[in-house]
Amino acid sequence: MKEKILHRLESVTKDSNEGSSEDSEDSAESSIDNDDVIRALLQSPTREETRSHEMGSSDVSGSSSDADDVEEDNAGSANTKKGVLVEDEEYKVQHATLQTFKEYARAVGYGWVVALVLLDMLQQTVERGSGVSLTRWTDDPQLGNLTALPADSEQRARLNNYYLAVYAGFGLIHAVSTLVFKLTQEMRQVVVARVLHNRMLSRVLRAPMRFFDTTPVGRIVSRFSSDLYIMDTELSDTMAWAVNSVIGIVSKMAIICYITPFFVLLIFPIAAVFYYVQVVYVPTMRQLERFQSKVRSTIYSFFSETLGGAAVVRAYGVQQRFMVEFQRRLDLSSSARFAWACCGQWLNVRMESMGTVVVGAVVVSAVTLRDTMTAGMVGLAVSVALDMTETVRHMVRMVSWVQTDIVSVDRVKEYSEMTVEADWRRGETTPKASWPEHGEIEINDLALRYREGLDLVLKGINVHIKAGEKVGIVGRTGAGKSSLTLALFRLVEPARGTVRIDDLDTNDLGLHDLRSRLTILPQDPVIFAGSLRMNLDPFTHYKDAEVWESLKYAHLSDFVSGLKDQLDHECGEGGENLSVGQRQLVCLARTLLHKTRVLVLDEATAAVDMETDDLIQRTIRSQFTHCTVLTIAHRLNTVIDYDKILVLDKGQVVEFDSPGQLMDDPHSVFHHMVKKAGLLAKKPS
Ligand SMILES: Nc1ncnc2c1ncn2[C@@H]1O[C@H](COP(=O)(O)OP(=O)(O)OP(=O)(O)O)[C@@H](O)[C@H]1O
Repeated sequence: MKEKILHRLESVTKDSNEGSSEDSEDSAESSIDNDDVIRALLQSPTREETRSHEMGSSDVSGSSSDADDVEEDNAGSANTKKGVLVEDEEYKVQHATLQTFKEYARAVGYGWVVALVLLDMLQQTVERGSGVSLTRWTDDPQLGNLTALPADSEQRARLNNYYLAVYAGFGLIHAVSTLVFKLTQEMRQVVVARVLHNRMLSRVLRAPMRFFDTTPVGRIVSRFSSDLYIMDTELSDTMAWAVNSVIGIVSKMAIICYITPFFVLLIFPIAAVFYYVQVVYVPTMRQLERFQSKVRSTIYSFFSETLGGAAVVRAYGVQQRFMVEFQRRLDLSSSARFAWACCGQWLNVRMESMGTVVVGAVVVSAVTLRDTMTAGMVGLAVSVALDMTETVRHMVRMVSWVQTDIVSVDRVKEYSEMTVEADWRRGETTPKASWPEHGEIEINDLALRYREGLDLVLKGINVHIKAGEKVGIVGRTGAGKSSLTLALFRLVEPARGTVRIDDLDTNDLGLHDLRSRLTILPQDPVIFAGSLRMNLDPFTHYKDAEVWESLKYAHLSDFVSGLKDQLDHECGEGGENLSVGQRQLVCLARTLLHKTRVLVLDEATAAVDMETDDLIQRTIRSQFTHCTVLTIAHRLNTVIDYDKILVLDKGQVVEFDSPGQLMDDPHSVFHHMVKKAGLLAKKPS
């Protein structure tokens, strides 16, 4: 057990080192100002002390001031909600409540929880029982002196065997119950972690875009890594230890009270001291652990930033300044560590004192009752009392760890219960396999906002795009061009209005049905780590010949055939071993392979050179002749010969006509844009 605790202590430190869960991500989100941390360090005990006074006995961890924190936080965020993109989750999910324990117990299964507690009680009873059996053995008058039963008598041997068998019986039951307990606990632990993981994963994969807008990736990764790790490996152990120590203390008290009844009088004062220690130590320690890892994570972020910018640091000759700053952060971390160690010592002193009082009380009672107590009983009472201190200390630590670890359940639960996007499929409105056959798009009064409380970014768009038309979407930055394409794919649900494609209202369709029938070539080419073939045809729907054909049209076949592994060429993470232009061409090949009637190009060529841009545009013109193409253009020359130009401004349509017509009108916005770009001479005939 001690080894486990030591291991746990190390892992607490290690977790912190690794920038555990929220803390590392906190540092990623914003680098923490040292002064803030110092201020927090200085202020936290006061707040926690206040909290400890306010805590009710039945309140396992939630508390009024926790609630205050949350309320304060909510009030704060409500005030600034509109302007805040990433919400602070610090206090929202930092303290567990009784509800969290219930949630965890529900995931484990109430029946299993009861079974585990009963098994634990059995273990403790057996442990105490074996102690009592030893007492009986040593106190047996027939064995106590050789005059009662001679050393070599058969009866003495039988009696010894009897006690030995009883002791061995207790040992056996203890071993079996421990084995069953451990097996059950581990099995349930795996099941719970799997259930909670799957629940969370299914929600996160289907989370709406606003979730990803407002949630840093680090936060999501931390829920799937450290929070699940805690549930996978630590939580059930710490809980088992906490329950085990509580039952242990009760059973030890019962034994001591049975042997020395005077001890009953001491139970209440001891309980009061214990309660005091518990409410002061647990929250303080928890907070100090958080601060430690928070401060430590600032060291790591500073260190990695300095490493990353080492060339600049040297170029400006400011190594000394960075070293001083680093040492200052180290000092800060040591201060937090020192406070943490002091807190541990504070507990040790109180526990040792309490232990001394308990042992002293037992010894005094034994002396007082010496006429009625046997030596074996006194021995048992003293040994149990000596053990009590360690058990109580252990319990305090375990309760503290449980309260820290259980927060992970809350965090995972939060993601497991979030709202998800609309249904992926809607049986009653599943479109025909050939939909959209023509690619006619009718947008009526389309309004869109990214999140509740934000302003509309599209304000009543009305556009009718005929089948097969090539439409260039232009407008100033922030005009709503990308938002319009997101609305087509329902990545953001419209606030009002409809988009009809070939007479089907896209709002009625399942999201998967809708998105799989449209194609988008985004600005940032998305390449996954894996083979080129996997990137082109992830679901292996197409034959090699078709894949090669798409590569040919994407002007990539020469490049790919020159590769050693050809289609099996490893693309590396994010396509790191391909140039940006090549990545964009791979995406184009993917689009060509999965050709649909409606194609959206969202500034697809913004990051490539003119030559690649030209290649892509030529391919689009030749290969998507019968498709409806919507192109968000940053270079006007790419759309100047399109059928129509849609000019957006502040979320509204300001012009929608053929480029020729618009350029003929000297008052049109498009005319001005073209003029500014020096393309007036290129007017299409
Ligand atoms: N994820 C988002 N959350 C909240 N608001 C957003 C989000 N994305 C864009 N906006 C806002 O919506 C408005 C329209 O943005 P959008 O990206 O559609 O413009 P755009 O015309 O495509 O601009 P650009 O040419 O710079 O890409 C802007 O005011 C922008 O601030």
